[in-house]
Amino acid sequence: MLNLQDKDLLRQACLIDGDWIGADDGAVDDVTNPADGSVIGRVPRLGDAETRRAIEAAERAMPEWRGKTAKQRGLLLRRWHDLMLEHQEDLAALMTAEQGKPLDEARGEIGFAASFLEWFAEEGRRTYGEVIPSPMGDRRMMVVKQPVGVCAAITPWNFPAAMIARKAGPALAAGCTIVIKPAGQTPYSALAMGELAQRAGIPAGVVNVVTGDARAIGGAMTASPRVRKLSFTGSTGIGKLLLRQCADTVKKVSMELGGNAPFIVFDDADLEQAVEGAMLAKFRNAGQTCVCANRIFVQAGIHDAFVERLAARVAELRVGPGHEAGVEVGPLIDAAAADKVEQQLRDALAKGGKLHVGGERLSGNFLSPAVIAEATPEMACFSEETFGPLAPVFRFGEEAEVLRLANDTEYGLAAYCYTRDLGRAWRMSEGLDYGMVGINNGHVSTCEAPFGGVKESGLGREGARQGIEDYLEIKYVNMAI
Ligand SMILES: NC(=O)c1ccc[n+]([C@@H]2O[C@H](COP(=O)([O-])OP(=O)(O)OC[C@H]3O[C@@H](n4cnc5c(N)ncnc54)[C@H](O)[C@@H]3O)[C@@H](O)[C@H]2O)c1
Ligand SMILES: O=C[C@H](O)CS(=O)(=O)O
Repeated sequence: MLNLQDKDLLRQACLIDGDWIGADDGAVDDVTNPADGSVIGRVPRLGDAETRRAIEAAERAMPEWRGKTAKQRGLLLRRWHDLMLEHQEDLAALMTAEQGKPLDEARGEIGFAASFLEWFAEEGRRTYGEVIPSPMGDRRMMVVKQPVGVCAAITPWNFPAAMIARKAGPALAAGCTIVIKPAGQTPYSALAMGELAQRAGIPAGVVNVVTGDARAIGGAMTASPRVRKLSFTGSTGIGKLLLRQCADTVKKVSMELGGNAPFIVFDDADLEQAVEGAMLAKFRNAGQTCVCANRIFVQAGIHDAFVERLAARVAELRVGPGHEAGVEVGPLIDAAAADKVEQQLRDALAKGGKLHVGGERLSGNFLSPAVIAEATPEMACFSEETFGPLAPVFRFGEEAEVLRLANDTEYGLAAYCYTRDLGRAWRMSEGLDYGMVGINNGHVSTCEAPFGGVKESGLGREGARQGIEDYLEIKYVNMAI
């Protein structure tokens, strides 16, 4: 049972125009705990009509919000950041209850989410324009940046707070207002963030949070000409659908989509460093991150030692409900997710893979983290995103071979490479066809860096100085004097 210090953070209503509302027809959806299937609570099942009202509220709030100075908006974002940290324990408890991740990871995500609000509170004050030297004596030419307008955000369940802050932070800093649709599995983190935005003094209508019928809500967001930008984080399939739906109103779009990260270990790598990097890159959030090591490539000379050491470390991982102290791997989000990982495991074994540890379906949505050696490109785990605690290890010979294998995917989000050869580190970071590359480290995400992918892993970047550009329009002014 949830035992929050601040009970008002558990919001079982949607936030539209500063009011907490239910669905017009009173419909609700259960929210369940993936660790035991228990019902945590309910949230409204909103649809097209309510979403249109949220968009209209965001449009009404635009003039006042964009009329504030960047510094004024920044102070309010900073206050929102401060409140998230003040309530970190409650927000983490909510997240672990609805998403399943261990409490320590949930606490970390709240800090990670808040960092985007802090970062963009300042970046909003640096949306510089420019003056262009005029070719005509009686003209002056300048470029200014203005907020794109009403934004819509659709976010996934695996990082229920950070994926919202990574969008709402730059949107609000730029002077935009926003309507947020969280994943149906994890609405409470989003609704609690909405509550804290209100407490921070962010005016009604600037931040709106709607839960319910994803297809209907997304349809209203993408069809409305009032919505000038859609930012989506989720699977590539849904991203493509939303891209098509946005075409009719020519919206700006940001897409943070699926991944299939290669994790490459050369003979000259530091073995312990590579194993610990693989543990972090593979098993964070029970393997349910878009940047998880999906394929682990190990050069022949270090392969057996690496597999033995990795399997030993994986065997030590403590699996259990996220609220229990010491748990390192929680449940998968639902039975379908666990089934998918089991299917990939069975496929790999049927095609010659050798199981070194784990792979048992413990109970419900729990799987024991697994290491499979002798993996091959014919296996499903080579071409499909696993999104679970399964580590397939592929043996390779030469640098050119592993680069070809690593790039043999439609995805291009994150890649990792372990080597102590400086030239090889440069060649791999340049040759890997991915938006982000970790060299001798298994975790690259931070608010100061541009997060995003190439190919079918997405469009645009989130975080860093680049992250606010997608929420701004450039205006060129030519003035006769
Ligand atoms: N690139 C990134 O930053 C990033 C981050 C997290 C997750 N992901 C990807 O997301 C996937 C897992 O998350 P998921 O299962 O929530 O993805 P998903 O695509 O199933 O759902 C993402 C969001 O889209 C909504 N949605 C689903 N169908 C919709 C529709 N027809 N119209 C409008 N909205 C719709 C869902 O309710 C949810 O809010 C993985 O592929 C993972 O790689 C990518
Ligand atoms: O899964 C999606 C997240 O963006 C991963 S990270 O926490 O940003 O590395």
